[in-house]
Amino acid sequence: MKDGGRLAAAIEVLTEVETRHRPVQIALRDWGAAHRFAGSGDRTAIGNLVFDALRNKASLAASLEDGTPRALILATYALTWEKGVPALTEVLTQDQHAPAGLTDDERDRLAGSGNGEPAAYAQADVPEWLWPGFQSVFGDRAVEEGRALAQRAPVDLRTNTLKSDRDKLLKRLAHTGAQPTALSPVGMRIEAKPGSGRVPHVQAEEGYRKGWFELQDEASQLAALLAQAKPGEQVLDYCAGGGGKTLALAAAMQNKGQLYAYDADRLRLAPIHERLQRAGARNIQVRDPASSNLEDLAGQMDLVFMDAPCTGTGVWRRRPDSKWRLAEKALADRIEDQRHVLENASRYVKPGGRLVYVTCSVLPAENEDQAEWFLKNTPDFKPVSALEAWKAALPNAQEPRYVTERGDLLMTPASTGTDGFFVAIFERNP
Ligand SMILES: C[S@@+](CC[C@H](N)C(=O)[O-])C[C@H]1O[C@@H](n2cnc3c(N)ncnc32)[C@H](O)[C@@H]1O
Repeated sequence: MKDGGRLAAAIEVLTEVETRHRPVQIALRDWGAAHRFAGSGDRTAIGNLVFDALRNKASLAASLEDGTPRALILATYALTWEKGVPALTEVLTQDQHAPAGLTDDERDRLAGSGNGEPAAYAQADVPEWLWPGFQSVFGDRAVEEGRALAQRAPVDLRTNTLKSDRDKLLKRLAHTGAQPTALSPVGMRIEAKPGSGRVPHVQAEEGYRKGWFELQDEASQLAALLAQAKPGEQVLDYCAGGGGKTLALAAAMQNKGQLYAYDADRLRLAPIHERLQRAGARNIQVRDPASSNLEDLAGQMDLVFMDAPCTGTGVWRRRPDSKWRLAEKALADRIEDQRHVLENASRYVKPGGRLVYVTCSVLPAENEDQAEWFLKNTPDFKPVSALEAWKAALPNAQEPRYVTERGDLLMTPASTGTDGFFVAIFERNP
């Protein structure tokens, strides 16, 4: 396919997403199934156009004064991908599968004539109703932080230290362009490619099949690191999901001690068994919510790790459609869930043990406000500084920019070069 055909396809897919509210991945998959002639390069280019249009939807719509799928996709090509308006004009006129050529009005708007400056939330590509939360956390940097969440994310890998070491892996993965991560001592990063570029499919690597590394963003690696799980401890991963953090905790424990993996949703827990096998993690007991309860663990854990259900505002780079789908009701529901899970999970912490609360959100209502609520309602817990844990675990790293008075910390794409993740640590009084 030429670029003209790819642009037409991207407009078609984005129209499906916008008008029929279909998830992007499903709309892209269905388009691929109905157009078997399209090669993998075409599918990547079409997907990149749609995802980039969604990442920058508000800023493009505001500066073009047009938020239609056609306007968003054409602007993504000409402006975000920096192909320029003359190249776009040519692509639209030279290919019979291309969308209709630009009108004079469209050309003027793409060239930026006469457009006023968009409101700050639109410049930042943040939904308007979430803007006060952004401003309260980020102050003057709110636009910068929103813009960083609208960029493509790199692919991050975590060395599985139970089976390999980072230097060895970096040599093996040299052809992928993997570099050591700036903060995580076990991380490797493959930067996102611009335009229609595609990052290598790392799951096809021998090292992935053999469990030498996992796909895991750097902030998740750091959240697990800050929990300071030690060999020999009793640890409960209370919201284990597919086991991403569980595996990182198992590696930190060097397979010694006992790690319990629990999740209220057994379907989410399902992939964990195969992953544990591949990673060679042997100190993990998976507690299926359908067949077991956790009563025997009450008051017994050195560490309870709680990767809370949240709105995912910190991972908008990876799921840009979720940014515009998020509704006030969903945020209110997640806040309820988090309180419920905090109350439940804290019961398993032994006197003197730690509870680590993590979200992949940047919103204060899910982060510091929840930490505050928990401490107010659970007097036998006191705050422990996550910043001090950061300094101990990463002695040579720059300190994170967003730290509360208690020492809770927030990572973000603009400040730490990672996804947005919040970490608060509490200790149960002895
Ligand atoms: C952010 S995800 C966890 C991701 C996982 N830790 C990882 O690293 O792959 C949050 C998880 O919390 C689980 N969850 C939601 N409500 C829960 C509850 N009441 N008790 C336990 N788990 C819950 C969800 O099923 C979901 O898997």
